Amino acid sequence: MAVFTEVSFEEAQALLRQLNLGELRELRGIEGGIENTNYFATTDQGEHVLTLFERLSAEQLPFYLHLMKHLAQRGIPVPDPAADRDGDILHRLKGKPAAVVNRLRGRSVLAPGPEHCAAVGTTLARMHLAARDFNRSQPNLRGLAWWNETVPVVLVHLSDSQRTLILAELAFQNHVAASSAYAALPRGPVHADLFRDNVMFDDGQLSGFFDFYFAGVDAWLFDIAVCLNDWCIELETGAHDAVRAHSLLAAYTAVRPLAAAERQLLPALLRAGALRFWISRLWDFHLPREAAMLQPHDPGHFERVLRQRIRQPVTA
Ligand SMILES: Nc1ncnc2c1ncn2[C@@H]1O[C@H](COP(=O)(O)OP(=O)(O)OP(=O)(O)O)[C@@H](O)[C@H]1O
Ligand SMILES: N[C@@H](CCO)C(=O)O
Repeated sequence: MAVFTEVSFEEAQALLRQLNLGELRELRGIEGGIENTNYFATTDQGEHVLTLFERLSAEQLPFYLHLMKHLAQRGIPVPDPAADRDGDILHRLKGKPAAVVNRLRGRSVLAPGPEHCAAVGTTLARMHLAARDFNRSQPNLRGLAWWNETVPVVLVHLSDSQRTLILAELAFQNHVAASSAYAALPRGPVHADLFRDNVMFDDGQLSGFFDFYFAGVDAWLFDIAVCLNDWCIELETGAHDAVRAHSLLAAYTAVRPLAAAERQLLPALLRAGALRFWISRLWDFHLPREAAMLQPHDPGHFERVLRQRIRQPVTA
C-alpha cells in the first residue's frame, strides 16, 4: 500500500478548500506506486489525486508540476496541478511537498496492441512539440551522469559476465554521447519513464500520460526508445515486437518526422534506454531505501532487453 504518510480527512479537506476544489466526500489511499503517498480524493466537484512527495525535493518538483500544467494548458492529456489563490501549484501537507491533480479516467492497458502503441506514439510526439516553449529546465536526473555514478555502486552485486556487459555498455554510451550525431539530436522536456503503467486508456482511447517525476530535458529520441522498450516488446522474453514498434513509430513520425541523426542513433538509444532501467532496478534492488521499496522490479528483465538490443539492433 503506497501510503507512507497518513493524511486525515480533515487535513485533506483543508487543502482541497484552499484550492477551491469543493467539499471532500471520500478519501482513499491508492495501493501500488513505490515512490509517493497517493490518495484519490473525491469532492462534490470531481475526482482528484492528492500526492505527498516522499523522495523528491521542493527544488526538483516545480519543473515536473509546471511541465504538467504547461502541457495540460496546451491540450495534452496529462494531470493538471491545482493552484491556490496565489497561483502556487506546489503545496505542503504533513511537512511534505504535496500536489493535487485531476484524476485521469480509465486504467492502464498492460497487454497493449498496435492501436494502443499508435495512440502512445501520436500523443508522445504532440507532447514533445507542445513542450518546446516550456521555459524551465532541469536535466534528466537519471541520465548519463547518474549512470556513471551508479554503475560503480552496483558493480559488487553483479556476476563477471554482467560486470563485463554493464561496463562495456556504459563505455559505449559515453562514446555515443560525445558524438556529433548525438549533439544533433533534437531535445526538449521528455517524460523518460513512459511505461505501460504510466498511461491511461478509457474505452479504448488514450486518456492521459502521468507520473512525470522522472521527466527532464533530454533527447526526444530517448523518450521514444524508453517507450519502444516497454510498449513494443514481449515482457516474458524482452523480444522486440516489430508490428507494435512500427505502429508506435509510424504514429509518432506522422506528427513529427525523425531527423537523420535520430534514425542513425535509434539502435544506440534503445540500448541506452535498457541500460538506464537495468541500472535503476539494480540500484533499487540492492540498495533499497527505507520503507519505500515494496516490490522492487526485476533487474534481469532489462539485462535481457539490453542483450537483445545489442545482438539484434532495431532500426527505424
Ligand atoms: N492523475 C491520476 N489519475 C488517475 N490515477 C492516478 C493518477 N495519478 C496516479 N494514479 C494512480 O495511482 C497509482 C500510483 O501512482 P504513481 O504511479 O504515480 O505512483 P508513484 O509511487 O508516484 O510512482 P511509481 O510508478 O514510480 O511507483 C497509479 O498506478 C495510478 O493507478
Ligand atoms: N518504470 C520504472 C519504475 C520507476 O518509474 C521501471 O519499470 O523500472
